[in-house]
Amino acid sequence: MGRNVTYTPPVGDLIYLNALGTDILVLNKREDAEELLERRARSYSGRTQIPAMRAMGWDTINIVFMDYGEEWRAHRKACQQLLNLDKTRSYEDVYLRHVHKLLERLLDSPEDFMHYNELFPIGITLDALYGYQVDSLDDPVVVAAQKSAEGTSLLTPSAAYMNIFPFLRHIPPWIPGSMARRKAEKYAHWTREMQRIPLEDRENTAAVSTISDMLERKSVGGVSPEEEKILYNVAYTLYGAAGETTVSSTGTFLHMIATHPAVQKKAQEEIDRVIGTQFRLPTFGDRASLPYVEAIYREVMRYNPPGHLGVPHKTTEDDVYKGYFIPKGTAVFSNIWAMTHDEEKYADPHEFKPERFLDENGQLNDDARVLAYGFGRRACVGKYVASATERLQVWIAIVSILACFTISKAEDEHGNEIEIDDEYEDNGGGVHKKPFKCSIVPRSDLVRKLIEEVAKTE
Ligand code: HEM
Repeated sequence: MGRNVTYTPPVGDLIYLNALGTDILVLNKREDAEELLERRARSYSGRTQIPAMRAMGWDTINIVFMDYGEEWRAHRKACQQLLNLDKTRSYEDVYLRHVHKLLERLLDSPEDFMHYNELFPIGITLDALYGYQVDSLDDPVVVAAQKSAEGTSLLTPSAAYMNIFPFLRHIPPWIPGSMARRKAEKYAHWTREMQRIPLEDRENTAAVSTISDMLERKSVGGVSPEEEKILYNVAYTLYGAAGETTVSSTGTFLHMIATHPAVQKKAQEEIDRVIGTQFRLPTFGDRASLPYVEAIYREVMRYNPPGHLGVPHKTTEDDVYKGYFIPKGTAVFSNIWAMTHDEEKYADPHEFKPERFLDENGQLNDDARVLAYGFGRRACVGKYVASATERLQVWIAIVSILACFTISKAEDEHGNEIEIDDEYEDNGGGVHKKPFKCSIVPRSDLVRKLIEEVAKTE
């Protein structure tokens, strides 16, 4: 990925290191990740419990960080019930409403596209889960979530002394020197706010949402306190897990489309053929007829998987693999970036080429697995919402933007194109394209009118 890559190229398929007493294994090959994290999932599905995480309260409320066991199992089951394909279909209207809002915003102030790109998945998740509506990144829930997410900075072994000397977790925050402890307190506060505000300040309590549905069942005695607690935790986790990752993918898409006009043209020709002369906005029903758009989606996820190193799994038993001893408690990282840039699998891996996912007849080939969603029992539960074969928020954003706008490099006051750099940054929640300028204009007057009309009716 050119200059934006912060990792040194893998020197071997398996890399072992010990950082401040923690055994770390990095898997650079897909086959090793499938063998260890999937076929041996029974002993590769834990999560490392970092003291700072406990100090922020994340280990008991955020499914992503929960260790393997009954508590995690109950939460994961609730997530899956919420996000199975049938349920996801029932959220379809929410996705469409929010993607139409995104189109309207891009029409009105295209220069703020990065802001709206960020607002899009946040709006969907808060609406679907809580019935809470957000119109700006200054909304108190969004601010609380951003401040809480800053807590990821405490999760590396060296970021906080308490990760090396766990007893520091119990030292009162006012004792001099317990800086990380104080920070953890602050992040824990914002985490509680992130949970409290959408529950208490839901503007539209009549909106159908996961939480309103649960509260309705609760009012007739149909929900146990345990189920209620799990659902609150699930809603909180999903809100956190869905935002950064989706923003990263749609941001990569906008960057790639602005710099690859031939890809854009081909996609728009395909969309025009499917949608026809009576222009309408795309729907989920169009997906199967748009193989090239699908290939763009897969290439976006390959080119810049939002979490380059996934989320580490922890071994819960000793193991031996390819002659190497892997002790219990090892943090196992899947180097998703290395896997999706493996030259043996993907020729010219640093080039953005959707065609690599098509056969000679222009149909999708069988390279359908999106590695960006991780592996085994801890693989992303949001797959159905984020990707899957039918429904998703990344796909609907890609197809809707392509259908309605021409995206290109912006021009300066002399009419010269402003180059777009390749700089990305990892903010702990995902690898994001750094701010850039581009031109976003509606493809026709018809498109403009349609977006305005749809916006008025929704
Ligand atoms: C572009 C979009 C997304 C990407 C690339 C992504 C990627 C990932 C990855 C790599 C993991 C860790 C997998 C592992 O441990 O091997 C994960 C976990 C998770 N994701 Fe996603 N995700 C995305 C969107 C979503 C969405 C939309 C939701 C929910 C609505 C979601 C919910 C979760 C949850 C709950 C977990 C924790 C699973 C567990 O630890 O048991 N994600 N995701």
